[in-house]
Amino acid sequence: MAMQFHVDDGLIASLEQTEQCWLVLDAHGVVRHRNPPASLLLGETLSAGQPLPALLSGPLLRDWCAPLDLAQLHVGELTLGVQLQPAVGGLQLCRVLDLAPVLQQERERRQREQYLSVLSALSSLAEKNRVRRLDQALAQAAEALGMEMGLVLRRNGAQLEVVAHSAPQLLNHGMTLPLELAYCEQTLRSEGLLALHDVLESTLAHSGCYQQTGIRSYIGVPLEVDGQCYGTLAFCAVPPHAPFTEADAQFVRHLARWTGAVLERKLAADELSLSYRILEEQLDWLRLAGQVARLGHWSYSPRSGWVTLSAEACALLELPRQHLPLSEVERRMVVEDRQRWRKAFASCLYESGELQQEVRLRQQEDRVSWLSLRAQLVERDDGPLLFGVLMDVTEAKESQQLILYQASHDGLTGCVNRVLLFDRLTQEIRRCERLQQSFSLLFIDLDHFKQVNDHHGHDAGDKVLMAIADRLQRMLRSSDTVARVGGDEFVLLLPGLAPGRNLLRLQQEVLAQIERPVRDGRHHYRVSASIGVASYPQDGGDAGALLRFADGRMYQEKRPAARRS
Ligand SMILES: Nc1nc2c(ncn2[C@@H]2O[C@H](COP(=O)(O)OP(=O)(O)OP(=O)(O)O)[C@@H](O)[C@H]2O)c(=O)[nH]1
Repeated sequence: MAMQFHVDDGLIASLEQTEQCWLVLDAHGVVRHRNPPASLLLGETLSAGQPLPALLSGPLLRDWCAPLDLAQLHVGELTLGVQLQPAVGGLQLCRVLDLAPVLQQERERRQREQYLSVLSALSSLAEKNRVRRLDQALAQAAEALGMEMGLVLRRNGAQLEVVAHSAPQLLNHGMTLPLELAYCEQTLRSEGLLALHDVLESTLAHSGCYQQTGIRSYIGVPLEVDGQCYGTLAFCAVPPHAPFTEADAQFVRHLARWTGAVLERKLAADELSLSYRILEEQLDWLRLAGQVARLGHWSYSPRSGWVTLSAEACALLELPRQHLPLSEVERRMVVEDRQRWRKAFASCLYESGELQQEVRLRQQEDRVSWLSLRAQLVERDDGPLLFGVLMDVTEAKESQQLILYQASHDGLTGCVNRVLLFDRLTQEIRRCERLQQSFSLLFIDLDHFKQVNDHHGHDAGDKVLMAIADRLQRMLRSSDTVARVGGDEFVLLLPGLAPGRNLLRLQQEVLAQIERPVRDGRHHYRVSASIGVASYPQDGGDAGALLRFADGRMYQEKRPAARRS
């Protein structure tokens, strides 16, 4: 049961001494007396003779004043807590407390709580889309601050770029704003924070920003990204705001540090993805260049003995797998090239570290393609690796071979020409010199060939030349050489054939083949020939001497033949 006081002069005198605020009310709630602290607090309000207004019990008060049994009372500008003490004798004692500082503290405590919950919620926002994450953070932070909009602006020359915002109905990412449309400049020049709870009460009342946007409350901080001035993090609202507190300022500063870190990661991620894109693009170009140039790359690990091929290399080699033992690739090489390849490969691995080879590869449908392989031995963490490129050079090789063929063969008959004959003769002389062997050559000159041309035309002469060349090539061994060394002159190089019966027999066979009529439709043409023979080593020690000797013999042969005609 509450204690009841007897209000008498003694009690009132003791109220005069206390530092608490006390009122004495009559039975109708009219103020009869105020002690000095109460008079100081209440001033003109609730003076003697005035009734106590109806008491309130607001939600805030209910929450935390209930244990004190306080009722809330608004009088003028004052927010009071009132506690009535029952008293005897028709008078009541009423204790009065100034609630303003307590309520303010409570509001600030709740605000700090809200800020903390916003900051901790930010750390759990999704990592994936950093800009959306910033937008969400700005929306939550604006709400906690009691502002309408949050913005991250990047200073870009004379413009501001909207990097993140909480106002999708007004702004877009990446859009630019003129510098004077925000307090960015002033924020960057401020000492870490610009807080304008009411622009009209500040020196910026005539600023372009207020004139154009009507924004009256603003709080913003400079943003640093990678140690560089980036722009601002700002919150604004059209109506004025209550004066910003230290807690508001701290919250915005915390948010700016967090935003700076997010932007740093975003920039790093953007740079990384840009590098990846450039790399991917370059790889695409490289792949395309490889396809256009028919160029592939490959590597060989001496440790495993396996080869790894690029897709293009795989296609060039017509192999189904990109990773396979070297022996499988070698098996596809033309047998004659394999030995040379293996030698060069070993020399690269164990001596020079470099490889450059052209090899023929047996492809599907019995095609043969030429590949040029170049490689270099590189040292890697896991041991040496042979890295190389390979290129299809079939076309180049074929045209090179055609040029070589044309330079060494006669265009009409396909016989070896004088240049290649000299070469082969020289090689044969060297070989016989080394092995103490001999060989022979026949110098053939057609008799009266001019007459074929004169009587039957040049085409008929050509046919005769081709037919004779063909017969000579057919009747000889593959190791022999049929050369055309002049208009109607042929030389047969016959390795291993020494003077003697065999040579004589062959000479007669040659003559018989030449003298066989050459048929051309209804026509047929007959020619004979004079043949001079020379043998190595007895008739000459070099190609020129042997040819001169055989030519001389042929000439001796021809004179009686010419006389005969
Ligand atoms: N149809 C044709 N004739 C050629 C070709 N090259 C050279 N001739 C001709 O071959 C003839 C060679 O003439 P000559 O060197 O006088 O020889 P020949 O008429 O056989 O006389 P002898 O050798 O003395 O028996 C010339 O008429 C050339 O024009 C050729 O590629 N085609």
